[in-house]
Amino acid sequence: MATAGASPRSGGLRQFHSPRAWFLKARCSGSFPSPSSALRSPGAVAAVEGEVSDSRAAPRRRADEDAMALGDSPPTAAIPSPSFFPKKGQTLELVCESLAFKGKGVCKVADTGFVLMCDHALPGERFIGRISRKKGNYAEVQKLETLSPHWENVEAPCKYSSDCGGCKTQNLLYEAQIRAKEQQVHELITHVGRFSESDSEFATLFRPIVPCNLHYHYRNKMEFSFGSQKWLPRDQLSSRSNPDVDEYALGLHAPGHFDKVLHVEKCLLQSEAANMVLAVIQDSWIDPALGLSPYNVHKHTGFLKHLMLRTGRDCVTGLPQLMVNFVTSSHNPGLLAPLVDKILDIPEVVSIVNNVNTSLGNTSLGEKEYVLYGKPTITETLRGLTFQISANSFFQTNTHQAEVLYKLIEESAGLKGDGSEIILDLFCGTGTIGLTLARSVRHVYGYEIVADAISDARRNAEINGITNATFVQGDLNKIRDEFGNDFPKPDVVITDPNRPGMHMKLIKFLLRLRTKRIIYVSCNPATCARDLDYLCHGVAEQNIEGCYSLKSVQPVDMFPHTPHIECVCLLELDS
Ligand SMILES: C[S@@+](CC[C@H](N)C(=O)[O-])C[C@H]1O[C@@H](n2cnc3c(N)ncnc32)[C@H](O)[C@@H]1O
Repeated sequence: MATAGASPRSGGLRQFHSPRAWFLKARCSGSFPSPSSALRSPGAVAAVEGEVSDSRAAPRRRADEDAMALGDSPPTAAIPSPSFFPKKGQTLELVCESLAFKGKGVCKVADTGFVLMCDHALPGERFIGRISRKKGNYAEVQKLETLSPHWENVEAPCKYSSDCGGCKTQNLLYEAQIRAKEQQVHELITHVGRFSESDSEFATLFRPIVPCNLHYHYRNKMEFSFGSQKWLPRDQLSSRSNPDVDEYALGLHAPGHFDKVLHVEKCLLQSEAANMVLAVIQDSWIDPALGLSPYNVHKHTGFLKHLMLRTGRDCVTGLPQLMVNFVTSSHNPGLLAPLVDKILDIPEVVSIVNNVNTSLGNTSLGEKEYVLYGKPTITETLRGLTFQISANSFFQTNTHQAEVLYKLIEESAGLKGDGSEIILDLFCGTGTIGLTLARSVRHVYGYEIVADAISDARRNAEINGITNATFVQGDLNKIRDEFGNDFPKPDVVITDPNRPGMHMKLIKFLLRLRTKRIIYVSCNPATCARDLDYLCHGVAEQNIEGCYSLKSVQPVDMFPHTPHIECVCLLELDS
């Protein structure tokens, strides 16, 4: 096993030419001139329904997941004439038909089929949009004005929802949100994964999405930024007293602006206790008498970088516990003391820490951590186990729905419960999935790239008296042929990669391994569908056959109002 080195965000190095079912469904009304018939030709339809290909010969890393979902090469079978493409800056009247990745609304140019993606457009909404960016075989549109609202319109309870970029669908009825998510998974599994709807088993293997019962206050961690430039939505720009003077802000980064912060007094996704802390800090930090300044990402001056709020639970009383983490550019506890004094009045606060990050970048990880009050950790319970969470450790962000997710994983694992089985927990993070299953099995082996997460996993095992779990740090994108010699053949593999999905090396390992059962937990249905295709149908370009059958696909909504979708998929070895 190679040791860590690559960024955990880097991933499978394959090119995506994903199909786009919404190409066939979405429509647009409007003023687009001279529609070309290019995409009406059978060849063009074939091009938009392209296939997933392995580009190991020309590997490339993709950060833009919109492009991944849509494919970023122009259609090859019938390349439309340049006049086919809408021009940058062109204004169109559009109707949004469905939602795609990152919650972007999908529209289609009348008669041509050309796809337009628009942030904050929701199904059924008729609006005026301006082409802001062309991206291969689709273009991005900026919404200028809503002409008539979307179907299933509700009033968004949060006043920042249309600006902060987090809750993109807060003004869409929750039932419609989850329907859209379910539809996205369905389309990706059929088109990218190449699982046929006409297959008699398909109807039973595709399960309805599990909704989240908590629609608000479900996030146990929020990270706010201090900024020297307050970002104001277009319609409030005139209210700025002096447009030449920057104003300080504490809130969330305006979408697409690393240097501008939308001032936020309250976030409905975090706990009430966390909102109380945020309110107290908002009331105090701007007071000039305190001498506090936000970090300026351009000039690299200023002290306060981020405010991270984590909510856990006292394992005995079940009452909320709060950790407040100030991320600063230098160590100066005297400057933070007045803020600490004020938030100590909030009884839920049990831990106040200061992470010092002297780098020029804007990350929240500290090079050094100082405890300013109480303990360096808070606790949380999940599936009957206790977890200690430090400022920088990973923990499922929606504890309530993580219970639901882990139960589904346990059910899919179908363990005998007689302590005979071996579990391989790939991308194990702080070991939570493996540890919740450890009591029923002989041994759990967990692999993860982040060294601190591995230390947390080992500590979590100890706290819970679990001795049959081994956690190893390493990069699963760089496994060698010997990977697998360090643990007995697993009966069940759980794989929970981050958004880029699994690297081809890991896919090949799983195809060689021929384990009885794989549970693929995914936060990105596009890469999940691609990997399921490889595991079940093989890698044609490399003459490798698939050896697993897809038994179930279970979408789970972990994050209401956001575009994120989680899935639990069960694969079994072909008999
Ligand atoms: C979606 S999280 C899953 C965490 C864990 N299974 C859980 O439920 O809490 C994905 C994990 O994969 C890790 N990771 C990302 N890239 C990796 C790589 N190349 N090799 C090993 N682990 C990686 C991340 O650090 C992260 O902890």
